[in-house]
Order: sequence, then C-alpha cells, then structure tokens
Amino acid sequence: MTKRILIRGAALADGTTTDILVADGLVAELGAGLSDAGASVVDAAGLIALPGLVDLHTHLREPGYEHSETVLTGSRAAAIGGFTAVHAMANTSPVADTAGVVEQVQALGDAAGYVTVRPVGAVTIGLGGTQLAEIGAMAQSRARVRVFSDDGKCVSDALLMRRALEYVKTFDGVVAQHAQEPRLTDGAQMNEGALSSELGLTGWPAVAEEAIIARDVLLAEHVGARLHVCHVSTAGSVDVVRWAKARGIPVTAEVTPHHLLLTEDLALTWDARFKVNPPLRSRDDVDALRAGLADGTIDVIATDHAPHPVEEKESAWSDASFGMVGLESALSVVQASLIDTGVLGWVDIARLLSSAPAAIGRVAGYDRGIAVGAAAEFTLVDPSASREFSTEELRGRSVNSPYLGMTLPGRVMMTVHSGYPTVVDGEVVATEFVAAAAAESRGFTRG
Ligand SMILES: NC(=O)N[C@@H](CC(=O)O)C(=O)O
Ligand SMILES: [Zn+2]
Ligand SMILES: [Zn+2]
Repeated sequence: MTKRILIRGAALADGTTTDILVADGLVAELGAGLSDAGASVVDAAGLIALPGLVDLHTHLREPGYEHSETVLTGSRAAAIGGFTAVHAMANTSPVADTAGVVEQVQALGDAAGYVTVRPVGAVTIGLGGTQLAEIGAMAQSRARVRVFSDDGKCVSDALLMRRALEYVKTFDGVVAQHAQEPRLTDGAQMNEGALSSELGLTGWPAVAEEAIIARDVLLAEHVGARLHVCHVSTAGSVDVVRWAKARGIPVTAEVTPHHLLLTEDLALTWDARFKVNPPLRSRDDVDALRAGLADGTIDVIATDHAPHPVEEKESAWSDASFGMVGLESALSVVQASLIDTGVLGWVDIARLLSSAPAAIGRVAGYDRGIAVGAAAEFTLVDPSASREFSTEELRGRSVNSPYLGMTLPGRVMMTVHSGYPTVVDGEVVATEFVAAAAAESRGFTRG
C-alpha cells in the first residue's frame, strides 16, 4: 500500500500542534510543515488527534442475532465513534465458546475492514455457568483470544471462576467478569432504592455487584491471575477495586459512558431505552465513578454497545431487553461527563479509551499512541462541535440509544485504521472501499 495521507495542523492530546504523515500503514513522520508530496491533504486545524480508540466491551451480535447487529454494521458504528479496534463479546448464537466461532468472528471483522475485531471467548460452555469452555483451544486458535467472559451472565460458581483464572494464567489471558450475583438480582429491573419502591419495580441492589467483585479480587489474588471487572456501576464497587489495587491484586476495571452521565431517575420516563445491565444508578454513584477514573482506580472506559431491535425496546419496561447502543456516542458522552466538567483532560482520555484497553486485551500496536513508526491508528475529533443526537448519527443496525434528543458535544471527523481512512468528513467511508483497502493492507503487512 503506497497511499500517503498528510494531516495538516492537528492538536495531539497534550496540546502540541503537528502534521501527521501516514504512509504504508504507518505514521511515517510527525512535525510542523511536512511535505505534502504525493499525499492527499486533510486540513485538521481545530481538531484533536487521538490514538485509535479500543473498545474492550462491544456486542456485535453475529452469529445469530443479525437482526440486531452484524460484525459489519457494528464495525461501521465503531468507526464513526473513532474506534479502530473492538472486543466482540461472546453472547452470540452459537456462543463464542469454540475455536471455530471465534475464528469466524475474527474473519468477518477482517473482511469488513473498519476495525480490528478481537473476539472474546466464553468462560463456560453456552454461557451455561456449569462447565468450562475450551479456553485453551480459543487461545491457541488463529484468533489468539486473550479475553474470556460470560458477559450478560455472571460466572457465579466460585470454583469455576477459580478454574477459569487458573486456566487463563497459563497464557497471560484475563477473565472479564460480569459481576451480578444472580440470587440477589432475581427479576431485578432497576437500581434498588426509594425510586424502585415508588415505581413498584424489583430493585437491583448495589451489593449484588460489589459482593461478586469482592469475591473475585480475592480469587484473583489467590490464583495470581488477571481479573477484569466489566461495567462497574456503584460507589461501593469503586471502593472494593481501590482496596484490591492497594493490596497489589492484578485487577482492572471498566466503566461505561452511560454510567458516567445518566442516572436512575430516567426510569420515571418508563422508556426502556434507559433499561440497562447493570442499571443506571444514583448521582452519588456517578460522582464516585468519575472520581474512580480520576484517581486511577478505574482503568478503562468501555462502551458495552448492546444493540437490540425496536420490538425488544418499545415494550413495557419489565418485558424489554437490557442494553443500549454506545459506540457512536461514546466519545461525546465522555467529553460531556469528563472533559467539559474539568474532571480529566484529553491525555487521560487517550489512555482510558486506547492504550489501557489495548494493554488489557493484549492488542498490539497501541502502547506508543501516535508515534513515528507506529501503526497509523487514530481519530480526529472536533471538540467544539455540538449537535442534537438523533438516529441520523447511528451507523449500526439498532437505534436503542439513550441519547436521542439530547445535545452532545464533540464530533469524530476522521478515523484512520491500518493507514487507510474509515471515516472522512464525519461520514463512514463506503463498505466496498474499506474492504478493498483492508485487503490491500493485509497484503502489504504480510509483505
Ligand atoms: N449491558 C446490557 O444491558 N446488555 C448486554 C449484556 C451485558 O453487557 O451484560 C447485552 O448483551 O445486551
Ligand atoms: Zn455485562
Ligand atoms: Zn456487555
């Protein structure tokens, strides 16, 4: 691949203004006043260049739930959100619990070409919670799986959780736990508190999340294996993770954009777009999650993009599915909740949404950020943009976004993956161009 792109006058996360020359899939040069010979030039004045975003928690729904999302449509949603890599959760049909399924998901991602798709393997067969899946075979497959999760379900059996941690330890993998004590959340519909009583909805107590995290950090310490905690949502969970880290336990934690901005009172609308697992919590929880990011207790922001078809979200609250789409809105929601509030700066965002999730998932090429010789994986954001978020913004197959009708800051103007553009002028590049560029880039990197 010989295509050259010159990004003119972008601001890096630390505020430095620079040109970025992309050639042969790499960042070839950085600095002011680079030569534009043979390159297509992009005027990036006023834009921030962030390293390609890496989502540690995405539901792409293929195979099996293609009416909600496919690897291709989810990849397009990721690209417009500024992502260049996503981890595809295992709760598909069939479940991604064999080498065959994870290899299929990875191949679909490669063919689509918008982002690197890293399949997550299930911990237990069929997410059934009773027998370990073929973890080693998935790790050794062409997909080289490093993240294992029964997400959607909790690995609630302590012995199975111990065995899974022992297993992934042998190849430097990680178990990503969906922390939800099943007995404490039987029939739960929203955060447990005064509001759930008032609405007559079964409550979801904070302790159902915190008790599993407490158990699992102790198991991780005992085994000496890496544990990752999915979508922490309560102040108490932040406290438990903070305690575990202080003790030196190898635990990492993620928070979603929606848990950083939205609160449980949205249930008063009875609009199931606000129904999610774990549920939206209180204002105090939101503040504790932001503080947990600020002090390093929480390592990453992950979308938990969970597409569902209209008929599963426009039903009565208690019948509706849990989950919200989040790839397209993630960076804007992060800007609203963390940047525009002064909690964090763009350098922190680059870590929380790129280098840290890549390190946890063992995705190569993201440790140096935007640097000469590194793979050209970056996104250009206009932080001064502002727009009413609508279905027009969505590029996936489902429209269950909680932000429809809200005004959100920031906009992704360009995304570059493996040296070729997947988003240009704020619009996703056509599928056939991206697929062709991906094929060309694979030929190039294979030499
Ligand atoms: N987050 C959700 O509300 N739903 C997720 C499952 C999950 O992440 O636990 C889904 O697969 O729909
Ligand atoms: Zn989950
Ligand atoms: Zn999930």
